[in-house]
Amino acid sequence: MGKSDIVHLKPGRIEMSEKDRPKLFTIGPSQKDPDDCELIKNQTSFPPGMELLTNQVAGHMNNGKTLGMLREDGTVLKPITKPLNGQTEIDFYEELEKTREDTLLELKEFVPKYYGTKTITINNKEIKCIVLEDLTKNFKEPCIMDIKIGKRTWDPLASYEKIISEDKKYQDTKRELGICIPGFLIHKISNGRSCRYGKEFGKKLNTETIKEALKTFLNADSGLSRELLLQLLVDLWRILHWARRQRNIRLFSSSLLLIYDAKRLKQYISNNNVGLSKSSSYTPCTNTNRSVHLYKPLSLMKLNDDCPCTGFSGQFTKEGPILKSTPSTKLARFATTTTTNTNSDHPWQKHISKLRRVHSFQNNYDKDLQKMRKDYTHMLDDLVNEQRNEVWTSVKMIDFAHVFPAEHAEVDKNYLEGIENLIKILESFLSETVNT
Ligand SMILES: Nc1ncnc2c1ncn2[C@@H]1O[C@H](COP(=O)(O)OP(=O)(O)OP(=O)(O)O)[C@@H](O)[C@H]1O
Ligand SMILES: O=P(O)(O)O[C@@H]1[C@@H](O)[C@H](OP(=O)(O)O)[C@@H](OP(=O)(O)O)[C@@H](O)[C@H]1OP(=O)(O)O
Repeated sequence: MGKSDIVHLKPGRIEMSEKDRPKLFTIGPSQKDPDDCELIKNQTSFPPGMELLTNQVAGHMNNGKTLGMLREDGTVLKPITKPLNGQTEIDFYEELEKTREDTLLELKEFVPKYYGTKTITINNKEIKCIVLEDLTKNFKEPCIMDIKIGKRTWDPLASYEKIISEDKKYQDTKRELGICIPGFLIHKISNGRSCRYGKEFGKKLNTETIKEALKTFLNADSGLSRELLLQLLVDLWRILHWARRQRNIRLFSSSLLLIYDAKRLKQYISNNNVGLSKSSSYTPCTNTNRSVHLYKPLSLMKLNDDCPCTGFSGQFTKEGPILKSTPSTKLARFATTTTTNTNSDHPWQKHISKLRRVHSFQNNYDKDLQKMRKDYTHMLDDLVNEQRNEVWTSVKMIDFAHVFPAEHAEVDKNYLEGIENLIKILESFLSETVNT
């Protein structure tokens, strides 16, 4: 039995057998617990065609103790390090394969494609892996950020020690915003270098510096790109829309993986001054001092019941998402003002049509955002006219090792709050691009 599968209600050990563990889906036979396995040797020889996923940004890494993610032929292999967590994740993906429930069917769109499991032999050790679509495979210079969602990152079976250790980590951003950044990787457009930011960096962020970290990820020192922000927001709004309605599951310690292609952003910057503007408030991400306050276990704090409002209303119409409306600031729909789509099956065109729909909203944004509407019209027209042949961003939900059934068919407020706050930050960046 792995560490995290032991329930401690208070210091002292209460062990729980697999059959007692409340499960979302049936859990199959468990593997040998690799916690006591000998270290993965440094000179690992991988099966032919398999290599380490060098652009992995967070999670269990290849560090001599655990193996880390592997890559093979357009897929990634996620080694199972803790049997029950691994089985929970397998069961989650298997359930999605066979579900007929509407919100679970919809969820399939937001997660990597699942290709079953595979047992590989490394250094004479058999390791069971989950095989998933490699979300980075179509990107030339992928910038990747892992954003963990939720104030609470421990599941209902977590030990007392696990609760304390999870609650202490990334305290400022998790408690205030319900998000944290365990890692990201960027290809810096301004100097051509690649930079990695790991857990230690993420753990020092606070509510202000996390915004700078997000801007660093967005290559904002070369100009905050409205196109990039919009593409990411379109996917985030759709996930938010799902999270506001789904009442099947609770996601603990699950992440969003944001990816975009720095190469395409570079091209966009050099080809197109429209839609790109320097962020007036951007400062390089150097200040990571956290604000000091007394440690108080989150379990004793009340999760914020107030819904932090993004501009998105949570409703979709045939034309797309509707933003919050007030009578005085309703915007006319302008879906019909964009150029005719010539190839609706094309991935880029699909994305564009999503963008168009997003902009056929009524909203309650202030004057700045009303002005933005005009800018977007031009930008979206440009994008459609350019007939781009691929989308260069992706937002997917990953890491379902701690998924649990919803309680009393309630919305997962913990997840919802995190994603709403992330969206609010990115929406605020969008408005920073308006007047510059
Ligand atoms: N489908 C995927 N395609 C590409 N990269 C992926 C994919 N899934 C995961 N990754 C990479 O691997 C990292 C870790 O993934 P994941 O969170 O699933 O692992 P984990 O070991 O369970 O993490 P944790 O330690 O937080 O539980 C991600 O941050 C990302 O860089
Ligand atoms: O302690 P860290 O370095 O912050 O990372 C933890 C850690 O990888 C932990 O695994 P384990 O030490 O309990 O085996 C992960 O727990 P789960 O496997 O149960 O999800 C945590 O998710 C990691 O935390 P994070 O990635 O947020 O830093």
